[in-house]
Amino acid sequence: MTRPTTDAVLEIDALSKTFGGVTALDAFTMSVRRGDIVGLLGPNGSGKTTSFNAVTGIFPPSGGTVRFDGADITGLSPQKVYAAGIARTFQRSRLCLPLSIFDNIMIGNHGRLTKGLWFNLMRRRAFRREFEQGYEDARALVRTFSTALADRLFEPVGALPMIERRRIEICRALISRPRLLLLDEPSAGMTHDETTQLMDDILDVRGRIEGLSIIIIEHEMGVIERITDQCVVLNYGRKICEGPYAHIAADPEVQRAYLGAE
Ligand SMILES: Nc1ncnc2c1ncn2[C@@H]1O[C@H](COP(=O)(O)OP(=O)(O)OP(=O)(O)O)[C@@H](O)[C@H]1O
Repeated sequence: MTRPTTDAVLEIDALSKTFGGVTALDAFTMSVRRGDIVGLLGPNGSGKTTSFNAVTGIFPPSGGTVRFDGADITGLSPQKVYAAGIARTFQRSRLCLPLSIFDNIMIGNHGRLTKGLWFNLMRRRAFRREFEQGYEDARALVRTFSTALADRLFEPVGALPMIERRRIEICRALISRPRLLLLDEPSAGMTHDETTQLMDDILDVRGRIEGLSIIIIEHEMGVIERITDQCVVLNYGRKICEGPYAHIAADPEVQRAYLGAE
């Protein structure tokens, strides 16, 4: 598959966010090309999650603009940003553990379900078709990660190990067919081997979904070396470096800020 990589899907320009006296994000500018995986790096508290929250409408930004596929989405509600084609995961799991894998994934699909309660009660055949379509979509997505997991769609998520839960969270974000996927530190709480597997999964997902762009937050640098096309490094809310991984890893300011080197 050839990936178009010339046009920007996301353009963040001079984005700022303050919380009282704290400047969490300071005139942050970056862009993401269609089909790219971009690593968003930085030490704890450098503004990575705040940038996701400002883009996805969880906190309105204090200044700056966000353009997605050419349209200004600055300050839109999370629902509108999601409907525009940006889906995300959270650093802390937001799965409903007693619910099944299928139910958790379908929570992410509500934007594509057009029918309400009355329709579902009266038009049972159409409802059944919609359900079956949802089931097939969820199963196909889970199969991208694991065939065995795809056979367990009606088991509760609470019984799964951490890596499978992360996979389900990514499936829940992908079921809405976003064009941009924001992953907030998906490696959190996982072992080295699980993290390596999950990075393989993310590469695989990008390979299978044409045109999908991904931003992945990570604070351990080496984790995303092999999967990113570009990296952006934040420190104290400001961008201090960007470029391919080899470039940012060799940058003295990144080493100082990030790795604590003298
Ligand atoms: N809701 C909030 N209210 C007040 N301050 C906040 C809020 N959210 C973030 N901050 C502050 O903004 C700064 C950036 O935080 P943010 O969570 O974006 O950093 P991060 O790079 O994602 O860190 P981590 O790697 O630890 O998740 C920090 O100083 C943090 O305390």
